[in-house]
Amino acid sequence: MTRGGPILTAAQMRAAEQAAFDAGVDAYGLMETAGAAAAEIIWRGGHKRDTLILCGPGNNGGDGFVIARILRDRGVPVRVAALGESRTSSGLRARAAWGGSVEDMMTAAPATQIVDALFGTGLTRGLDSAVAGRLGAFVEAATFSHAVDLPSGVETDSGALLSAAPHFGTTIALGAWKPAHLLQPASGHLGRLVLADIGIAVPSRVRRLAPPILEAPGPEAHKYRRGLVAVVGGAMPGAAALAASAAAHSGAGMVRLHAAAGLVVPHAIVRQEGHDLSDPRIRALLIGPGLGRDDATRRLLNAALAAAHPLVLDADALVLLAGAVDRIPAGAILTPHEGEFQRLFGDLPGSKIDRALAAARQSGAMVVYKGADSVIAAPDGRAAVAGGASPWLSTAGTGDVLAGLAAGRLAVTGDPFRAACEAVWLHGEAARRAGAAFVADDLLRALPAAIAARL
Ligand SMILES: NC(=O)C1=CN([C@@H]2O[C@H](COP(=O)(O)OP(=O)(O)OC[C@H]3O[C@@H](n4cnc5c(N)ncnc54)[C@H](OP(=O)(O)O)[C@@H]3O)[C@@H](O)[C@H]2O)[C@@H](O)CC1
Ligand SMILES: Nc1ncnc2c1ncn2[C@@H]1O[C@H](COP(=O)(O)OP(=O)(O)O)[C@@H](O)[C@H]1O
Ligand SMILES: [K+]
Repeated sequence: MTRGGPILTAAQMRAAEQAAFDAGVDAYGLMETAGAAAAEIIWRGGHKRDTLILCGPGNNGGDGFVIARILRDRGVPVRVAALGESRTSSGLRARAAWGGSVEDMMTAAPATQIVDALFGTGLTRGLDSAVAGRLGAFVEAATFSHAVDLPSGVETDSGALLSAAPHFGTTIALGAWKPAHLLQPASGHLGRLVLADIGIAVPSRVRRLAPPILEAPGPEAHKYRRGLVAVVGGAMPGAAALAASAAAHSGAGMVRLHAAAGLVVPHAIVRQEGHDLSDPRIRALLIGPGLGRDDATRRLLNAALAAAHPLVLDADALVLLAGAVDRIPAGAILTPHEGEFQRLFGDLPGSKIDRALAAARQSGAMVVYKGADSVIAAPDGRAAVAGGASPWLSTAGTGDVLAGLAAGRLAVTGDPFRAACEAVWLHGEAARRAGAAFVADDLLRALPAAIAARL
């Protein structure tokens, strides 16, 4: 699967398209390129199965006509059903080049293979319920289903469902990822996600999270040089111990857990009573997992903020900072789930990417906005979006593991955005390797192999 790569909104995609036209690219030629790339992917999937291509009135429908013509020329039994007339000049040309009959989508018979080229980035409102229902029935009846660019019914920029959208077998993103390819709920409807190169290269500061390139310690390494992580425990020290274990498995050289005696921690983790955080060798300080929210805890948080070490703030530390975002040190890593994000930043407008970026700008921190789609945003406008993480991660303690990983990678790299990205990727990869019905502790065991895979 292609990983990384720019994520463009509908407007950015249109601007990129326009820039290509201004540079001399032929508009209809671009549609032919897109259609041919999509046809190739569909051909590989369904081969000569009987195929119904649903074409909408815009350029997404135009792509559909190109796909239909190319598959027909390869001997595939293709039928085309449209939703109204084509309204763009390229769409009209593609329809004329198809030259075959065009059925009415509402009365066409189903097929073994269905291609949804009804709407892409131009969708402005939900499909009529009869049309959405018909599309759903076609996909349901088919063995192979492909969405061209996006499933019709999803909003490109937010990933919202503007109308009921079926679950496709494959979605072929044209030219670049769009937010809906990574963001929930849309990304849950895509099936296998494939990017078709159409020769448009546009840089963006918002990108799909790429697998990191990690470095093994060199011969000159020793434990402090590799990075000392301090984890502050609180009311529920088990959570902090889990985070400390994750930090210890993240490539950091040493982990110190500030927690009271009696807690069972792995032998490699140094437990220290009291909360003296003055050690100048600390390269990352994590506070939040299992911290608690009482006055004593507030004092701990104040001490952690005052210690002026590179910081990861998670869980209760975020809750304690609600209404006091200005106290968050610049460059810290914050790891809020939806509830913690809301408490910290309120109801921000826009997509999850927009909200994460606004929160990062507001706080001056790296915001890891967690969930089935996780967005990592930096105050300077960079963002990385991770879709497709294992839903088995929705179990207690996995957030503690992520926070520990972020602290560990921060101690190793000294770069908070990079550390946050590496942590999210390694967390997702450990979950993938852990399989099904795992618990947070199982992620720890999967981490060394996840790291080894990226050296
Ligand atoms: N950009 C690129 O680089 C490239 C883009 N390419 C392709 O172009 C696609 C974007 O094409 P597009 O802009 O023509 O929009 P598209 O999604 O076909 O639909 C717009 C039409 O639908 C209509 N409409 C909207 N909602 C509706 C509704 N609910 N129910 C009914 N009608 C509705 C809307 O009309 P209106 O809103 O004005 O009523 C308008 O007529 C893109 O996804 C990709 O496939 C490639 O060919 C090459 C490279
Ligand atoms: N449905 C899901 N699919 C993929 N990842 C998920 C899902 N639900 C939660 N996660 C991930 O699991 C972790 C849960 O963190 P959090 O909610 O803080 O849990 P806890 O506080 O119990 O440790 C986050 O990294 C989040 O991104
Ligand atoms: K589509």
